[in-house]
Amino acid sequence: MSAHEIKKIAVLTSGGDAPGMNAALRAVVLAAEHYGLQVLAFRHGYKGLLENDAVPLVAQDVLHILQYSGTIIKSARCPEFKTDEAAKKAAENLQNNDIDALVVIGGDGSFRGAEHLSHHWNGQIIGVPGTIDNDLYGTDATIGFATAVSIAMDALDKIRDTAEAMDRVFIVEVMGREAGFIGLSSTMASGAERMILPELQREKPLTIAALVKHIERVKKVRGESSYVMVLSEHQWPGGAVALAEQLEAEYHLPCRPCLLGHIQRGGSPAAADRILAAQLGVYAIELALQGETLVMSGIQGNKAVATPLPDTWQIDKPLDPNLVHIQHRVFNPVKKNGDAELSAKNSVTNVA
Ligand SMILES: Nc1ncnc2c1ncn2[C@@H]1O[C@H](COP(=O)(O)OP(=O)(O)O)[C@@H](O)[C@H]1O
Ligand SMILES: O=P(O)(O)OC[C@H]1O[C@](O)(COP(=O)(O)O)[C@@H](O)[C@@H]1O
Repeated sequence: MSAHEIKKIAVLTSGGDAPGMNAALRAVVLAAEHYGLQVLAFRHGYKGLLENDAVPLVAQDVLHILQYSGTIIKSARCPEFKTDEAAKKAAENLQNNDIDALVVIGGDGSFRGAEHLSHHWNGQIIGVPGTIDNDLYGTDATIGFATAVSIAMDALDKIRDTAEAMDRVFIVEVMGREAGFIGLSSTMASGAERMILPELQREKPLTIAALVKHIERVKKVRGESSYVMVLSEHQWPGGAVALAEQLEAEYHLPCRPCLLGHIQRGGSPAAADRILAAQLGVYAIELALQGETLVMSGIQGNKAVATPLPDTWQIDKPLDPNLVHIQHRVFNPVKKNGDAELSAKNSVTNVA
């Protein structure tokens, strides 16, 4: 389809909100207006698409929203969208509203939903990656990730003050139930001594005995000092609270848990997320104008790249093995034979 054949686009934000979603929405609306397209926003993600809960948006509506997290058109998780009846209803609403292309701002679930919809609607669908988890193949970063890492880093810096003053072990639980990008990046940014991440746990689960041994060895090398651990959610039975209780009760290690939770999705989006949102939102509209469909607008090596939507969740996006190597070997106070080798290891497994 060429540029002049598209007249009206729809947009929605879906799944967990991510800092920078508003900035992405603004970019989509400004780009659409720039290219002479009308915009209809469905509120509350796929729920609004089912209920035809829609509002037209013009540039004036999105002025000065990029500095706020959340999403002015609301987001939701909508389990019923997985049915064929729901997708048919959504297709009907898109048709009745004369929509040529739909822009979905969300994570992998939202993109699966978009693909599901495509079996019942023949308009164009473009994805914009909005999730703090950064777990989508085809883009170096997702919108919201930089902010979440920065919030976790700030919290870890503050925790370090108390941990160091009182020679305590702290466990800081971060988001990312299936992907350790927030955990790895916030560990690197804060100098935490240990990270417990989904990818590492899947490969070689950490035992409490190995963890205690590491804590004791670090204290032996450094003398009385703090030990801060980053734990991705759902990676320990009972989470940070249960692990802290276990360390204190069974091993007499004074230990405190801290759960960051949804704090990681709020506040002011980092500059990196606002800029990424601008690039990806505008590129999404350009892709629609080029006639593309079922692709995600992403950035790879500073270049805008379109990736087929199914690839974004079907192809694994691994943690950077070099960052894992740096944390596990170079920065580990407990040295082992062979740690001084020059090459970064490709494996991303827990160290004892
Ligand atoms: N397999 C699927 N088929 C249809 N819709 C889906 C599918 N998976 C997710 N969705 C829709 O996308 C929404 C957002 O997905 P979710 O996984 O909650 O968040 P995210 O998009 O951030 O990963 C779901 O609530 C549901 O409406
Ligand atoms: O806000 P909810 O519904 O409790 O979901 C929490 C989950 O949402 C996230 O913040 C983002 O995940 P999604 O991108 O899949 O929505 C996860 O890190 C976290 O596990």
